[in-house]
Amino acid sequence: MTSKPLFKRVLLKASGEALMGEQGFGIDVAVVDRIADDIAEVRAMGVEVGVVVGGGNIFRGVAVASKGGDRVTGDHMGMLATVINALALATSLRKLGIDTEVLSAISMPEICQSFSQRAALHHLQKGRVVIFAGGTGNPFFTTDSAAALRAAEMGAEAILKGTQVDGIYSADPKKVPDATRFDSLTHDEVLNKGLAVMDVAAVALARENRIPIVVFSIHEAGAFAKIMTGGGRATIVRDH
Ligand SMILES: Nc1ncnc2c1ncn2[C@@H]1O[C@H](COP(=O)(O)OP(=O)(O)OP(=O)(O)O)[C@@H](O)[C@H]1O
Ligand SMILES: O=c1ccn([C@@H]2O[C@H](COP(=O)(O)O)[C@@H](O)[C@H]2O)c(=O)[nH]1
Repeated sequence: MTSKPLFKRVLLKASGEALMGEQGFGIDVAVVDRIADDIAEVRAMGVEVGVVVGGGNIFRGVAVASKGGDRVTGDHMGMLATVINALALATSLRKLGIDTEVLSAISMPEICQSFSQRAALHHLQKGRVVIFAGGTGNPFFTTDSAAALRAAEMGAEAILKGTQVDGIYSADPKKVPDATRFDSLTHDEVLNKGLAVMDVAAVALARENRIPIVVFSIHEAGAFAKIMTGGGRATIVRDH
């Protein structure tokens, strides 16, 4: 028997970087299929699921800027990378028979629908998984900010950030091996301690809209469903 989920509607921020698997670049279909399985498991609990996918496996605008190129063009390229990832994830979900719609912040009607809050709510209410592509549609932002923005627009009860690490640490655990892990934090603590697992704009927007953030490892199969029923290894960020 499936336990009752904690939330009725959530926003999953899926790491773009995770999609490349061991390849070092691009998309490993086996990884995308596995993440789709995890989303399908949560959808089967009756939870409405929106997804924002990152683009770090393909392109980040800062890579252009760091070589003296134009940051805005780089960010446009990064946002297009998130569309590629969204299409890959939609394909994996549809293979499982999950009704899925991709809504892009950048209009490309030959490829997918354009984002509007109305369209997003309509698809969620129909039981479809909605993948929000193209980030916020604006340069100088990240898909973390897009996740917080879309979560607020769709009235999500939580943002689940599925990333490379299993929670928030006192410092980046990839650089500081003896960093200590938090079970829970407030949004203010994340900002005041400068814990860089998510960008400042995203955490501030989640704080303003009183949306909890759960940080967990997207590499652990089944973790998304475990968190939805109050288990799993994660750090929860909430306003009390
Ligand atoms: N205090 C911290 N606690 C945990 N992770 C941290 C911390 N500071 C920095 N990080 C790093 O932040 C990373 C997550 O950042 P980021 O959102 O850029 O990656 P991502 O989830 O792979 O997203 P994408 O590839 O979609 O951009 C973690 O993999 C971790 O190495
Ligand atoms: O709203 C947004 C979202 C993203 N970008 C650009 O895309 C890349 C990839 O996103 P990640 O969050 O880093 O995975 C990002 O680095 C930006 O260059 C954007 O401009 N606006």
